[in-house]
Amino acid sequence: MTLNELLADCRVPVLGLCAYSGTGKTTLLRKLIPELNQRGVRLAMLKHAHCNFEVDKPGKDSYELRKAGADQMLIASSKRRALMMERPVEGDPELKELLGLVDQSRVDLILVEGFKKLPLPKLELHRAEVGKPFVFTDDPLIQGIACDEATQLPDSCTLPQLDINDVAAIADFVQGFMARWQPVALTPLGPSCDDTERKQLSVQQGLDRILAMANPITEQQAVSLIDSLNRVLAEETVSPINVPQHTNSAMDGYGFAYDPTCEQYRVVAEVFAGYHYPEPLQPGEAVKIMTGAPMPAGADTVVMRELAQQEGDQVRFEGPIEPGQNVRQAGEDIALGATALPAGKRIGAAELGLLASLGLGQPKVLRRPKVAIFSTGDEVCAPDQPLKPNCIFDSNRFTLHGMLTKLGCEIIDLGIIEDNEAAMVHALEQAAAQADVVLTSGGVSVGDADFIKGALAKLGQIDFWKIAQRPGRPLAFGTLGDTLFFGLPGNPVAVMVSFMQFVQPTLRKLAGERDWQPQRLRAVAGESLRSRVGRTEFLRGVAQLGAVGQLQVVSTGHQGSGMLGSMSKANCLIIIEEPLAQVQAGESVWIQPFADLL
Ligand SMILES: Nc1nc2c(c(=O)[nH]1)N[C@H]1C(S)=C(S)[C@@H](COP(=O)(O)OP(=O)(O)OC[C@H]3O[C@@H](n4cnc5c(N)ncnc54)[C@H](O)[C@@H]3O)O[C@H]1N2
Ligand code: MOO
Repeated sequence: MTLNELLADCRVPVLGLCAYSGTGKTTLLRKLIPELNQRGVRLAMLKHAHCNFEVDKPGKDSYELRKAGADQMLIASSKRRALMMERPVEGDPELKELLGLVDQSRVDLILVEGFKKLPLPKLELHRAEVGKPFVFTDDPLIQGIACDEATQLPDSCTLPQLDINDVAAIADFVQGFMARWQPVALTPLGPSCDDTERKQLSVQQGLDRILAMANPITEQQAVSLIDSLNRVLAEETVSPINVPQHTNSAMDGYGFAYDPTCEQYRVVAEVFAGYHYPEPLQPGEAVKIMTGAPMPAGADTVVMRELAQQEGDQVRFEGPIEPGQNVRQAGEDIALGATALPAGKRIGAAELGLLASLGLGQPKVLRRPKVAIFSTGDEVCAPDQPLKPNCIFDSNRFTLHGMLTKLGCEIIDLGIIEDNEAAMVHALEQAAAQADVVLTSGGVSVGDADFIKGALAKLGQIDFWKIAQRPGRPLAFGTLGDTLFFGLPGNPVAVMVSFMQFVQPTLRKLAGERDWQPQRLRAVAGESLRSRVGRTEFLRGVAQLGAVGQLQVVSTGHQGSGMLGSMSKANCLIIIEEPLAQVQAGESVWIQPFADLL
């Protein structure tokens, strides 16, 4: 069984703990569980045991009734319940089946102990005195290793290393794992009768189908450094220099060759940043040196000026001196020939500075995706025109403009297209001829959508889907020649939500970004939130740090899909996944911060 098959039904992260006996796994868990609870993480433990384990005692009714032949013994009080089942199997019980028994709506995490050989992400626990081999050397799913001081890890080990006695650090690691975790993508449905008829897709199924059609742009352009902001790097940036170029001083102070027997040094020169002292320093000599100035040959250590006393040309230092202190080695930030940035990286402020620090004034970037947009509907008026009776101002084109600009797209704005088929065909032809992607809003549901549907049928291959989500249930997607087409629903909030879930990842993939997954975080619900089993609910939320340093989220209140005000108040979407009907106050939920787009 593969990892994806094993965890296909899991809606919360599952982390295994693997250790040989004697490592202190239970001792650690007895401290780790309260630590995680205190941070708001509720968890289930799943533990492998020997074949005849008992949780009950002879003489207790439940024990006797089970022994008398009850296939399942469920015992319950106002506080707790226990279900005991007699399930003899050959070998070990099936972990997938056991995971299915856990009530996942009540926990944020499942910790699994003792299924060492199964394909699960795991944290390895190791103590040198136990004298057992490492597991990670043979198990690529180990995510980190918590060990004691006496453990010697091989140099080749690149896993995060934790102190097995540092419970807080292990809890941080577990929370980091939870934050990165994504549910296993459901396999796209085959053309079952039921599906083709209803065309109801899960969010993930819709996204998988769309992404499968998006081919990254490969055309490259050289642009000036300043114009490369928010563009995507076409090729790996290999550093043409060492950064810093020379070994230099990190302090204003005195540079010299460290000698524990030397009590004072003779100052032979003063070195400013941008200059250098050409002679090798002799034993007992020092230079007065400024931050950033190159260290003279022979000098390896700097003492800051505040700890030095110079009289005439003699200098003495106060306090202990570490050999090599306050010196930045040539290439310690980025070495000559090292990869400074990977291809497919979006250039932000830090990358702009990094490219500048390498002297790369004309980075090669990928062409920006061209996106044509227009709004449809006779009721839709441009905001700079007087509002006609029974009409609304066109807001969708402007929210799309905003989000596309943030994503670094070139926008072709075709305005508002009137509701007739000829106008629609013309607009779509014009859009598809110029753009990589065409976005429209409105006209994809069952009502007055005939014009755009007819026009699309004439020009391309478009499918009208229902996505099991709210808002944004109707979605049209397909191709107009080589151009991708998205028909977003007309309701203003639905436009934004559908854009975030489907258009944003597609455009980031098209733009050549390698890392285009939207950021998702776990937050504690500050109130109970309702949804419906079978659809993903995207509520507008306000997330902020709670009193105990935890992310907390509440909804913005009324959630009508025409209420743009709710988007403006929000700083994230709260995601209530398909299997859940509600989230109680105090439970944790996924949120998708708006940071990238709004
Ligand atoms: N019988 C059904 N009716 C509806 C269904 C359904 O499944 N069966 N789905 C509902 C959902 S959910 C949505 S969302 C909407 C989507 O409808 P359309 O994509 O066809 O959009 P329109 O009907 O053209 O407009 C809906 C709404 O949005 C306003 N709108 C349209 N364009 C703009 C714009 N550019 N700027 C601002 N607002 C715009 C329009 O005036 C309507 O109020 O269908 C439901 N109905
Ligand atoms: O789900 Mo519609 O997308 O209600 O607005």
